[in-house]
Amino acid sequence: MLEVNGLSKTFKDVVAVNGVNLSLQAGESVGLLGPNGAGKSTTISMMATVLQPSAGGVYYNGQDSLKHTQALRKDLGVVPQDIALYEELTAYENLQFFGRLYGMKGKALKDKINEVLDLVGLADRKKHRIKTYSGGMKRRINIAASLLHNPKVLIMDEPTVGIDPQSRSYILALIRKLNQEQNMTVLYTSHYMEEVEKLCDRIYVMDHGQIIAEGTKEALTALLSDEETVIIETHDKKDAFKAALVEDGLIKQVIETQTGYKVIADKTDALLGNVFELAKTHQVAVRTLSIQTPTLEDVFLHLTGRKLRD
Ligand SMILES: Nc1ncnc2c1ncn2[C@@H]1O[C@H](COP(=O)(O)OP(=O)(O)OP(=O)(O)O)[C@@H](O)[C@H]1O
Repeated sequence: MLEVNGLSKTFKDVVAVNGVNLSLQAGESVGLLGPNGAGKSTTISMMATVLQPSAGGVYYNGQDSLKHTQALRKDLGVVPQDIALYEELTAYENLQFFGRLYGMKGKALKDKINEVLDLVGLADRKKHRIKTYSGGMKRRINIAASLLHNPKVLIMDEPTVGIDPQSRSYILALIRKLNQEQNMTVLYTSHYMEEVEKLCDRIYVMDHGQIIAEGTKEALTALLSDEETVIIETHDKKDAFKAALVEDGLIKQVIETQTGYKVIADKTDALLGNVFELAKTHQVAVRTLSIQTPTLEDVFLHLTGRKLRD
């Protein structure tokens, strides 16, 4: 349905996006997961045809969207990271403004505004000025604006960053509803792996401008099937203990957590024995030791050697 091939963007000496291939099938909910600066926003700006790529193409239903922007733009809703609303206008007036930009008017526009306000759960606040809204409510109005023209594809750039938990869960439920009940195709970018895990059928993992892995959550975590994640909880974290874990032949990665350490290692019966032995040598009292099912966070760590939220 929507496909990008070899998409690249260079800003002076910064290579923001480097040869990205990505596709969305109709009705899919796809995640684009990557840390800050990975190139997610730049990729979706090019997909939305608002930023000209340095190289590569964007194709919508087989048509070159860089040459023929109209077909894609008509069917595409974009929720940008930055909130673009008029603070002095009410929510209703803001939506009226955006609807008119899409060429909508009269009763059709009025009905659609009321429908999208209902969808985002802010119908009762429609006459209030945007400046009285919380950050999360503004984000919901932004989403409402992106839905006015009945898009078939919705691209969202980190829509839950920096907002209150109530708005966050509202937005996540709304996206699920749009995808599952209205069969809207969704591309959801985030650096929150829990959201992407829950919402998306398929996930692209992005780092340093490139797609470094792609698949269902199950396929991605299966990359770690030969490995095990061990959570060590302790009150006395010691650098020497951490260094000894890193040196252990079975252990691949050691990450310090708030409550101790997270260790990714080869799957073997000897592992827990080694960890206990090292803890004893370095006089670290281990409160609990548990083996965790791998998460997308672990996949990212495995692929890049870094945490998703460094
Ligand atoms: N207009 C620009 N001019 C110069 N550099 C840019 C521009 N836009 C983005 N970049 C750089 O390109 C890289 C990718 O940025 P981008 O915003 O696409 O990443 P992101 O994954 O969306 O991260 P974030 O979640 O922080 O928005 C970064 O190094 C960024 O500084």
